[in-house]
Amino acid sequence: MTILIDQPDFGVEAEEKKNEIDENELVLDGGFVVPEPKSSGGFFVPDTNAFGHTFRDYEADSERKDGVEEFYKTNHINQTYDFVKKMREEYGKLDRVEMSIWECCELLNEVVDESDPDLDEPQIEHLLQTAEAIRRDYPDEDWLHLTGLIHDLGKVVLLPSFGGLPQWAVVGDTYPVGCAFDPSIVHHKYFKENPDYYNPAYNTKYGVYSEGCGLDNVFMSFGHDDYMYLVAKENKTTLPSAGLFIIRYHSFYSLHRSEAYKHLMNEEDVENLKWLKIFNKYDLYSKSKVRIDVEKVKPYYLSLIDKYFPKKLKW
Ligand SMILES: O[C@H]1[C@H](O)[C@@H](O)[C@H](O)[C@@H](O)[C@H]1O
Ligand SMILES: [Fe+2]
Ligand SMILES: [Fe+2]
Repeated sequence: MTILIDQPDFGVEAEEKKNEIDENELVLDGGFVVPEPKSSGGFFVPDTNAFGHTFRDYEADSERKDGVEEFYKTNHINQTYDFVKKMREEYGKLDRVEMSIWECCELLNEVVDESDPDLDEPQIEHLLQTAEAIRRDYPDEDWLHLTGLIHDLGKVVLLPSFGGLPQWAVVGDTYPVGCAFDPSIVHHKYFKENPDYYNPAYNTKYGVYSEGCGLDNVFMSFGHDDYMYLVAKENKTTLPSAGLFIIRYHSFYSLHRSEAYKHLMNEEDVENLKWLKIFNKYDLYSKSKVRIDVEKVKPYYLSLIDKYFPKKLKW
């Protein structure tokens, strides 16, 4: 079934050209209606990031360019199928620490992400900026506010008490391993130094997967997304499946922005992708130097954590 609804235009180019999102028609297949944002005036999409460049411009000469490129080089060389399997087993044990979601948010005060050309603030700022921007436009979707707050908590594995993983194993865009690396992936050329690139079992369109197998069955490059997904699932969150989907695939830009790897999706993935595209706008364009008053918003987020998570989680 095809439904016509009023929606902001989520097309990337449109987003980058406009300051304000217009109400445009968006065709959604599958009979699932995504609610309209409720705030008046729509979400404000800035033209430029805090460094004066367009968002996700990996070629722009900024103070972060070289570091970010070096980051992706190491990431692309080392994220192999075998590495991902090993890390999932190891980190899937969740035998490191017991703590609440909020305790983890506070730990992210110590974490800065070296892969990000748009942000050099401590991660807790980014979590609150994302969550609060969603809350303004989708006041009734409390699960989406909480998803905003926790989507990057997996970056905690950078800290020494979690094994102090290197940045290349934690942050940056993610992509499937076990099948060909799509050319739309940022700094794709560095995959030529990844051993899987030459392995015929892993370098075809489907690789070890099959048509419509479902993203759940696909190994993603290891990082904060997959780790936080495992934490949320194994600790039996009651977040809807779209929330878990957003957590696991929010860095999968080659899918949600470049439309690659769609042949691996099943029907549920197609539905959940609509929410991920909404989420991405807030994740990306809320990055700024504007500070949120943590103490002021804390009681609200504590109540959501209480609703969707146990008091203590295994990490
Ligand atoms: O640099 C960023 C950052 O690491 C984000 O947390 C991740 O979700 C993005 O995909 C990535 O490009
Ligand atoms: Fe992220
Ligand atoms: Fe994020």
